[in-house]
Order: sequence, then structure tokens, then C-alpha cells
Amino acid sequence: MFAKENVDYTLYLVTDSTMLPEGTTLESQVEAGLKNGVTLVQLREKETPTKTFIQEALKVQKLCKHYGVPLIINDRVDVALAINADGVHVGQDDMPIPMVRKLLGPEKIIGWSVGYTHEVEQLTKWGPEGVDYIGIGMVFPTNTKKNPKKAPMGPVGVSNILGALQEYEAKWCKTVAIGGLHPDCIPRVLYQCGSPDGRRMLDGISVVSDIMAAPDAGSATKKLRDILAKKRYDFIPGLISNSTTFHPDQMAEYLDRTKTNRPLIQHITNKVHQNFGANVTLALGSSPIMSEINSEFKELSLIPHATLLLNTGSVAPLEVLIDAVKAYNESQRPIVFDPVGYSATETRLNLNNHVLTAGQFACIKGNSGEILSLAGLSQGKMKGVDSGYNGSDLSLLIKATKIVAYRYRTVSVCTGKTDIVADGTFAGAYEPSGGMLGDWSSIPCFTIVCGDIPIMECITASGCSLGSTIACLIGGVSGNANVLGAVLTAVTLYKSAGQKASSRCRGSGSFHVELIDALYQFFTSNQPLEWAASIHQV
Ligand SMILES: Cc1nc(C(=O)O)sc1CCOP(=O)(O)O
Ligand SMILES: C=C1C=NC(C(F)(F)F)=NC1=N
Repeated sequence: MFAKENVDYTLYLVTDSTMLPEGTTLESQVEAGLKNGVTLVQLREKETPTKTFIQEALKVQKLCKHYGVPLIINDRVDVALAINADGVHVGQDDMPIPMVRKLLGPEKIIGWSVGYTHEVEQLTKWGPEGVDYIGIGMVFPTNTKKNPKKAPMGPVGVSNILGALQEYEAKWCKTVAIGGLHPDCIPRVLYQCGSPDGRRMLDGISVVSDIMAAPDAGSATKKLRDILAKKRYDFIPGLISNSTTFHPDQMAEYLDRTKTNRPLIQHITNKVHQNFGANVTLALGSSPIMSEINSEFKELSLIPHATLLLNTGSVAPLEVLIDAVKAYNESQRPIVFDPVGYSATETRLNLNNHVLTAGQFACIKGNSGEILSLAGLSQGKMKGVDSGYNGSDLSLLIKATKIVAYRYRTVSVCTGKTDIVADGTFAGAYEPSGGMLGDWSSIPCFTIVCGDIPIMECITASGCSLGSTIACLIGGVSGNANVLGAVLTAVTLYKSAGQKASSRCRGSGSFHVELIDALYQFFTSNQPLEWAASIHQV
């Protein structure tokens, strides 16, 4: 008998004998997994007739006993009882949990598939005598589960479920994520998936094909265990989190590094912004390239100091955006994401959410309407892609900016009369099956105040070109990457240049030219103390 409270959910193998590679058997794959660190096994054989299923179950049970790992049976409560397995896993359409508990008794492990927060509310009603753990999924698309009824929820979806467990105080309930989990995305899932209150993260990861379909299931398992032992997701090597105050006299070093390193800034952006963004990039001593050709993304991302600016006002098809995100994440190069018109239309909302689940971003920048939507705080639809929100409630915007930074583990920027910058990266650190180092309210956040520049609203690509500026400053950092410092420098530089340009220009046409001149002059002279707007930590 396996004591329930000792179950280790770290690496949960779910079997599937329909995908076995040549020369392997269900037992050989399970044994390779058990030998190399699988901590929990679930026999899930949807197409197998009962007699065979029981024979397989007895063999797998013997293996599990040998390695001291519990065996869970999927769906088949009768089989679980017949062989005295350690527990069962049931889905939403299987036998109701109270009935399963009545049959199995209090000592057995009961798992439930969960995809929606109302299912968490239900399991809380049953209390600790009900569900012992939940499989949260599916996180990403997978071919393993036939006719799935749920759409992939992405890391944010997992975080919402973890948040619901906290909200309904289901402290006893353990969690694993499942669905399309492989070495290329598991590090990010471990880092990004956490409850909004920062107190709960995943207790483990569940895989089917990564091990069951592996020609060498042993090394596949080892690779997963290595990843699961980590406490940092290095999406930018050397990333540090600046929680002390930031002073304008630190800005010169950031500008100098961009000048020295001349970062390549790949723009995938809207047609309106392309030309202006390229000119802003050149004015800031960086090298722009506009490319939407998937096949060259990997190569570009490996160019020293390459940085991706993704502006979804672009007409690039979704898979181009996803390919770019994956290429730059794989090369551990920063991505600046500008979810233009985030929730202005259903199309943009879905496209932007799809991009957001596809990778990790160094910086997410938006106007107040976009940031409020991303934080889930907007009062309904935005109008168009211009700012839209003119409420003066700065504290609401500060809260929204922090929530976005925390939810996406990124440096978030909210532009407006006052610009707001928050750092939710925790320098890539997390506590496996513990919690983050605090909740959204505790993260570093700064405001940059330099008055309103009404004319900024009358030119195209003014917001988009702040994205180019941020990318130039982030792209320049080297060694200890303080993304927050780079972003604060970029936002201050851009706002100050906007001020200068609006005082010199004779209308919106000349404003464009004056803005590039001001950026060029401020960048070249590199005397930030002459122009830097005031920065306050909030
Ligand atoms: C068994 C199962 N349940 C899911 C859910 O979303 O509840 S997804 C899934 C299959 C996961 O297989 P793979 O690791 O090969 O992607
Ligand atoms: C449908 C399922 C969802 N989740 C899980 C697990 F991850 F193991 F909890 N197992 C399943 N069979």
C-alpha cells in the first residue's frame, strides 16, 4: 500500500501502447522510464480489451512495485479494484468522483482531468475525500489524445487553474500539467505556470509520447529529469532583475553598449511602421532587418545581439510569428512583443493570445487599453488600435502593468501621459512545486513622467517605434543582462525625444523628422542627464 501523502508527482508517465517504436514493448518503455526517474505511472490503454488490459496491468504493477512507484489505472475502476492498484485517474465524462471514492476507499489515489476553473470549484465542494490530484490540460496541442474536447490552454490557462485552486483553497490537491509537453517547452511551463498569488506552482509534469514514443525512453526520461531539477529558465543568459531604484545616470552605459554592440533588430511589424521603425533603429546605432521568411529566422537569431521586435499589427500569418518566437527563444535572444489592438477585435485577441502562449518575451509593451485588456482589467472593448483609455486612474494602470509583467514573467511597459514599467521576470527564477518569490504586487515598478505629448497621437507608428527603441536598448546589453534597466532607458529616451520633437516641430509631418533627429542627437551625444525625464519607483 502506498501512503498517499508520499506520492511524488514530479514526472508522471502515462502509457500508450499505440505509439511504441519498433523493438520496444509497453513494459520495456515503462521500465526504462522507472529506471531513469519516472515517479508515477498511469496505465492508459483506450483500445485494449479488458483481458489484455488486466494482463498488462499486472505486468506493469510488478515493475512499479519493484521501483517503489505507485500505479494508477486510467478510467477502469473495475480493473483498479481487481488488481488492487494504487489509484485511478478519471476524466470529466467518466464515473463521478464520489462514486469512485466509495468504491476505492480513502487510501487510494484519485486523479481527475481538469481544464476549466468551474471544475476546480466542483472538486473543492467534494473536499479532501474527493480528488487527490488533477491533470491540467491540455497545455499545448497534441496528437496523443484522440478527439479532444478542449482547446490547448497554454501556460496562462494553467496559471488560471492554479489560481482557482488557491481561490477555492483546495490546499490538499496536487497538480500536474499535461498535453504536448516536451523538452523544448517544459522549462518555460515550469517557470510561467503559477497562481496569481505566487503561492502555488505545478507539482509535476505528465508526458505520454515524449517517453512512450521515444526510441531511447531511458535518455528521454533523463533529459526530462534534468529539466525538472532546474530552478531557473534561462531565456536570456545572465538575466538579472533590478529591484533597486534606477537612476538616469545609469542610462549612459546602456546607450553606450547599444552603440558598441550595434544589435540586429529583426522587425516583424505592420506596413505602416516598417519604414519609420527602420529609421528609428538606424538613428539608435542599430541594424534593422525586416524579414518574414520563416526559413531565415534561426540564422538571423544567431547573429550576435540579434533581437526580435514582434508587432502583431502586422499582416504576417500566425505561423510566421510563432516560428519567429520559437527561433529567438531557442537561441536565447530577447523578443519585444507589441500586441497591437490586443482585444479590439476577436481576431486580434485570438492571434495575440496564440502568440503569447508560444514563447517567452523579454518585454511586452502596450498602450493603456492593451495593458488593461492583457491584465484582464479592461472595462470592455477598446476602440481601434489607438490608446482608447484616457482615464486618469494611474493606480489602476500601475496595477495592470504589474499584473501583465507577473502573468507573462516579462518586463511590461504601459505607455501614456505617464509611462509605467514593471519587471515580472524574477530573473527567470522559480521554486518548483513551491511558489514564486512573491505575487504581482511585490515586483519592481517605475513610472516615467514627462508630461503629455498630444502630437504623438497624430503620427503613425509612434507607439510601434517605441518598440524599436526598446529592442535597440535590450539588444545592446551584454554580460549581466538587466532588461529592466535597458527598458527604462529606452522609454525615457523615447519620451524625452518626443518632448524635444514636439517643441521643435511645425506639425505632424515635421514631428516625424524631428523625432528621428532628437533620437539621433540624444543617442549620439549620450548625455542623458541633460534630457532624462524623472523616474520614480512605485
Ligand atoms: C492523456 C491526455 N490528457 C490530456 C488532457 O488535456 O487532459 S492531453 C493527453 C495526451 C498527452 O500526450 P502527450 O504527452 O504525448 O502530448
Ligand atoms: C486525460 C488525462 C489528463 N491528465 C492525466 C494526468 F496528467 F495524468 F493527470 N491523465 C489523463 N489520462
